[in-house]
Amino acid sequence: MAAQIWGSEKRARRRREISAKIAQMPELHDSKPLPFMTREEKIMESARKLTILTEKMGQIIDPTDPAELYHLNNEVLGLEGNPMALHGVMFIPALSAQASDEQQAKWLPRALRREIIGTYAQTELGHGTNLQNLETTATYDLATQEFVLHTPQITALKWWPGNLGKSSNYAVVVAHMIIKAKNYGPHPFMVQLRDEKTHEPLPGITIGDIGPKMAYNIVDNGFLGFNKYRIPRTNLLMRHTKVEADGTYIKPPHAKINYSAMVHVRAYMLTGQAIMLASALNIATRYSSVRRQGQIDKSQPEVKVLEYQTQQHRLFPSIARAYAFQFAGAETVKLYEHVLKEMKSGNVSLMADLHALTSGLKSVVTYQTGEGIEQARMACGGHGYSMASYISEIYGVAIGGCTYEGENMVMLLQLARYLVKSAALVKSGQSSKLGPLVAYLGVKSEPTSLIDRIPNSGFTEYVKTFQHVSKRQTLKAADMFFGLMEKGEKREIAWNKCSVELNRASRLHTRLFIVEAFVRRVNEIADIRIKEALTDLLHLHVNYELLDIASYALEDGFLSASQLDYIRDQVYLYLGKIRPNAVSLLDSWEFSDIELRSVLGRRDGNVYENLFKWAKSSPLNKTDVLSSVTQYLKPMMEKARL
Ligand SMILES: CCCCCCCCCCC/C=C/C(=O)SCCNC(=O)CCNC(=O)[C@H](O)C(C)(C)COP(=O)(O)OP(=O)(O)OC[C@H]1O[C@@H](n2cnc3c(N)ncnc32)[C@H](O)[C@@H]1OP(=O)(O)O
Ligand SMILES: Cc1cc2nc3c(=O)[nH]c(=O)nc-3n(C[C@H](O)[C@H](O)[C@H](O)COP(=O)(O)OP(=O)(O)OC[C@H]3O[C@@H](n4cnc5c(N)ncnc54)[C@H](O)[C@@H]3O)c2cc1C
Repeated sequence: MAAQIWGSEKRARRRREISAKIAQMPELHDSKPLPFMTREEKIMESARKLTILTEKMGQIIDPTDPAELYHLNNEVLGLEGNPMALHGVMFIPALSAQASDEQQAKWLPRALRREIIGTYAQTELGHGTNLQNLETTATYDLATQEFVLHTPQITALKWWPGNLGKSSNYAVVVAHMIIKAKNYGPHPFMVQLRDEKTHEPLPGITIGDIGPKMAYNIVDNGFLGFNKYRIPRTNLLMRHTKVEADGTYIKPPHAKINYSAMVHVRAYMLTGQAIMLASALNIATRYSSVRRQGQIDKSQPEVKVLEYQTQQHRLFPSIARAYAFQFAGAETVKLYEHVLKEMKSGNVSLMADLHALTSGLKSVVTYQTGEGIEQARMACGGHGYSMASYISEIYGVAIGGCTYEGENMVMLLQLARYLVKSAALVKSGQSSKLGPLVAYLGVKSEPTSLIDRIPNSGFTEYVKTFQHVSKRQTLKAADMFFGLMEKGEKREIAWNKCSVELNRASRLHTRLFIVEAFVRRVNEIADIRIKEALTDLLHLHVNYELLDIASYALEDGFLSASQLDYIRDQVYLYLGKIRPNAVSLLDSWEFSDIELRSVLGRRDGNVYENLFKWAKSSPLNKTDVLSSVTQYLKPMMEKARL
């Protein structure tokens, strides 16, 4: 199963080998539990480990393999981030995709050797979503052949970029490019921020940390202002766009090609989210098979809480989602790598499809991951609320994904643009022009669903039902939009008035893609036992997801009440079937105790003794009487007693 999850036997084996090596290297372990550290201590601890990793990486992993690097980071540095999180996730990808060969030769080896630390600085205090209204400018000075970066007012300060505040000395900065008073829109520039020797900010640069956040606090998200700060013309990233010495602008082959670093993260973050969901579920499910509370049969001893159907219903559908996201994520990364290769050689024809797909997936996956992790926390009762479970930290980090790389509603609306265009093709009789991801919009469906009507139909009737509801909602939302425009409403106003319905269509389309990716994967599996276990999970997935969106299929009678009863019964049936495999389905992800950082989720199940040990190690327990008591509470009580 681990081979299915991680992509191959070899990958699963390598992960095990890497975890085993890390277990033997105490210098790479947390020196004390992270929840007992201050933010400053955590940042120091992370930098300490990161430096050792830089020295010893070659002994542990193949540093050229991103999957191994990702695993190493998760184990050693953890999900709260590290001082170079953005360096690998966005800075290097931005240079790789947008810098010319000459620029790459100059900067990439230095970045890869970690001579410099970089980030991606785009969002500002006043604007994040609406890139067209960013305020930072890069004005070309023909006389010196330099760009002058400037922050015209406080809202133009770069705000949020990870590791910008304290760690990075370089950044890819997105600014509006102005040449001879003409604004060419946002473009990426390579900018040195700090002196390479002293790490002091360079003159003309104002920079710092934006303060503590809900989670992800090892990362120093930062602010950045420029005061007429000059960089050479050749620091504009020039793979696709060029500015010649005389100010001549050569436009890129696609207007949005400079957005590729964002698409990169949107594609890769899906498996990251699956891992966080599976981690929280692993903790909750292991704990649920240790925790005994109450009886189902009063004549019997207390049961493990995992025996309760409500507990299974809370956890198991999310286990199925974690697998589904991992499989859909793997497909998306493959597509991304393909499109990136094409893009580098000038073929931009697949960019719109990739953008639509990743926009929808990013939104649905992060939202459902957040839901699943929060349910996992609640499933642990009181101990879930303790940082000893570590679930609240996983939650805080995961839901950051609902916001970064494009706020979820906004990204769903991006997919909706693509769906509405596709609907227009269907309506004008041009279904043959639909791309493969939306081809179903042009296919006439049966009048009613055949779920529970055809024996041995596998998952086909489920997929057709998801297709039906997605198609119906897309065409309905598109009709509403076109109808408003026909009535004379301006395009943008009409769009806003339909946007809730449009986003519903985007979610349904994306959920269909996830179901199909899961079905595709199960169909590929040769090992009969693995196929069986995953087929059970897929049964739970399709039935649970369909129940969740049943109103769409009920309102036009595509599903009947009796079919809904069948679907509900299937959910209960598969909860029971999955119960014996539940812990294994999560143990198959092979997270080590070092990586999970959870007292509740320990592999050995020795929860109570270790919770007590953990509590005793709280800094508050260093002394029996705190100074808050001697200074304030004791005098207050004494005064009250007089
Ligand atoms: C590797 C491991 C992964 C683990 C990850 C964990 C690490 C966590 C680190 C977190 C790092 C976070 C970083 C950031 O957040 S960086 C900042 C990200 N910011 C955003 O995402 C901003 C969101 N906004 C946008 O992307 C755009 O502004 C938006 C797309 C919403 C609109 O852009 P714009 O105004 O320029 O365009 P229009 O709406 O007018 O659309 C015009 C057409 O262009 C199409 N389009 C837009 N983007 C793309 C694209 N990327 N590719 C292709 N096409 C694109 C759009 O669909 C329109 O097309 P149509 O006119 O044909 O409909
Ligand atoms: C943990 C974290 C890490 C980050 N890292 C980085 C980084 O490394 N580099 C970087 O540059 N940025 C980074 N960001 C910033 C991030 O990319 C932005 O916060 C994000 O893109 C959302 O933009 P915003 O904050 O402007 O939200 P806003 O756009 O102000 O959103 C506020 C509300 O308005 C709604 N809204 C906005 N526009 C529309 C619209 N057109 N239609 C409908 N609704 C709309 C949204 O849906 C939302 O409900 C990070 C953010 C976080 C939380």
